[in-house]
Amino acid sequence: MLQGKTPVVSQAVVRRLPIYLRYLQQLQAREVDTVSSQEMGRDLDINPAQIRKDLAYFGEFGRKGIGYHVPYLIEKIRQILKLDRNLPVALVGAGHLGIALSNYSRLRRSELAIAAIFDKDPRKIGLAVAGLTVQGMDDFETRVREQGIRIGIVAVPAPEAQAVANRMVEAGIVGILNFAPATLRTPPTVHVRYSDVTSELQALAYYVR
Ligand SMILES: NC(=O)c1ccc[n+]([C@@H]2O[C@H](COP(=O)([O-])OP(=O)(O)OC[C@H]3O[C@@H](n4cnc5c(N)ncnc54)[C@H](O)[C@@H]3O)[C@@H](O)[C@H]2O)c1
Repeated sequence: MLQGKTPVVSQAVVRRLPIYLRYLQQLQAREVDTVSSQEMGRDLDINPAQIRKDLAYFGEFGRKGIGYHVPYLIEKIRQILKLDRNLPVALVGAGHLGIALSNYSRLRRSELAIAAIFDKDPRKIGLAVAGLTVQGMDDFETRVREQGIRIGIVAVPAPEAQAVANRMVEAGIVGILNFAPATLRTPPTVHVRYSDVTSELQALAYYVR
């Protein structure tokens, strides 16, 4: 099913695939060769039927009574998520968060490594961060296109986030991870994900007695 038409898959399924992948990679590191959906479900706290259904969207990866072959399933999920190729990422905002993200070692070693860092502050432009040089925003669209970047991270203050997202869209970026506490308006072809520590903590506060 991977060849030919791309199946229409819900965002919930797409969001679970990286969770499966990380788990499978942990199993592989422990030299575990096969895993059943029951074991996966128990360890990940996800219904095994849900796991089987999620994976079945993309093909027949498991064998009845045996389960999934860990290296094979890793390869397939990486293909589905398009992690079998390098996907350079542009980061805008070389501030506290942007620099921390750029230095994040797990991200640096991945196929989704930050490949270009931008900031509008002249004091930041030219600085060396995580082996890259912070670039100004003047040629943002050209630089992004030159490097074939399709994914961007917004790490600027909230009032600046929409303007940065607009420029990302203009530059051909189709996936945005937004760390600014602001809702972004983008064309339907552009996918936006949010990371907001404050809102997550506020939601947890609800459960404090
Ligand atoms: N999601 C989270 O968990 C989380 C955690 C901390 C901060 N944040 C958010 O991330 C953002 C950055 O936080 P920070 O602490 O790194 O801020 P910061 O002030 O240290 O850095 C922001 C950087 O963005 C640059 N910038 C501002 N406008 C720009 C523009 N239009 N184009 C390019 N660069 C621009 C600034 O020059 C600065 O270097 C904020 O929106 C903050 O609320 C999110």
